[in-house]
Amino acid sequence: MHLISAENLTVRHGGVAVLADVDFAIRRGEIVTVVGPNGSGKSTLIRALIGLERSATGQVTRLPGLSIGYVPQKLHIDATLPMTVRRFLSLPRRVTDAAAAAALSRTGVAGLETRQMARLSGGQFQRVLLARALLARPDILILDEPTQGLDQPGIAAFYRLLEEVRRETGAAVLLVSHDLHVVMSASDRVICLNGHVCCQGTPRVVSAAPEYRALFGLGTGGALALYQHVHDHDHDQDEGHGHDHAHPHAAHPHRHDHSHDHSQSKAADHV
Ligand SMILES: Nc1ncnc2c1ncn2[C@@H]1O[C@H](COP(=O)(O)OP(=O)(O)OP(=O)(O)O)[C@@H](O)[C@H]1O
Repeated sequence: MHLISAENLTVRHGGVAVLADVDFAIRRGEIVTVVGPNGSGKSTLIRALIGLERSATGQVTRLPGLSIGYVPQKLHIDATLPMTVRRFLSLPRRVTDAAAAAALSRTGVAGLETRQMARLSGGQFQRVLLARALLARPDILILDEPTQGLDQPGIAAFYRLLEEVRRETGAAVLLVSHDLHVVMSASDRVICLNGHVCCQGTPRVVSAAPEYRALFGLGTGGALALYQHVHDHDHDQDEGHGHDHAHPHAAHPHRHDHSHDHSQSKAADHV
């Protein structure tokens, strides 16, 4: 059963279609990432799926009673408005001190309760946003560029946390990201958007798709190599190293177990 789906979704801004004929669906427990160049409609798609953006044509369907934990791309908190982290975590629904402390600890920012939101670092701010989204016990976490402001080990840890949340709660995760290397190692499915769905499928399929390569360049073959590599070994070995390091194995041409790549790429859902 789909948690959220869209059929033939078209969204216009000022008469211009910023999204055209997009079909989309996400199931419980899936991690799906939307990639695409700046201005390609990623945030617009997310907002339309949540119901914050009106569709010109097409239809968005959400499972009745669906609980969504949403982290927007931008959230401006006025520096003149006093707002502690603790208060922020109780918006819009009040949570207990214990639940707030546990959520902060889980996202790696334990003990920040009394700090002012406007004075947090970029990375701390993102982690607090995630903590707040988790407190909603979401069926689906929707995160628009959640790793902005995080350092490289922070980005790797963030994706590990998303996998943990999915494993423990069965929540689906839908995110927008520019961290192509990590996306390829951490998503079940990738959707490549450029006003329309250029291609979608498993990371391996999308990495090989000509549409994806045309948008992101052949260099992103490195993302595929890294994806293949990190799935050859225990993820814990990456602890603290981040995925952006020049990985000794990333450039190895050891594609022995991927001889079926080519046929899979043909199966990519090109539009
Ligand atoms: N409220 C709005 N009014 C007019 N145009 C808008 C509005 N919101 C978005 N757009 C336009 O729609 C297009 C898609 O924007 P969107 O924010 O969805 O892109 P994006 O893929 O998320 O980009 P980025 O990677 O830069 O965050 C852009 O050309 C943007 O200028």
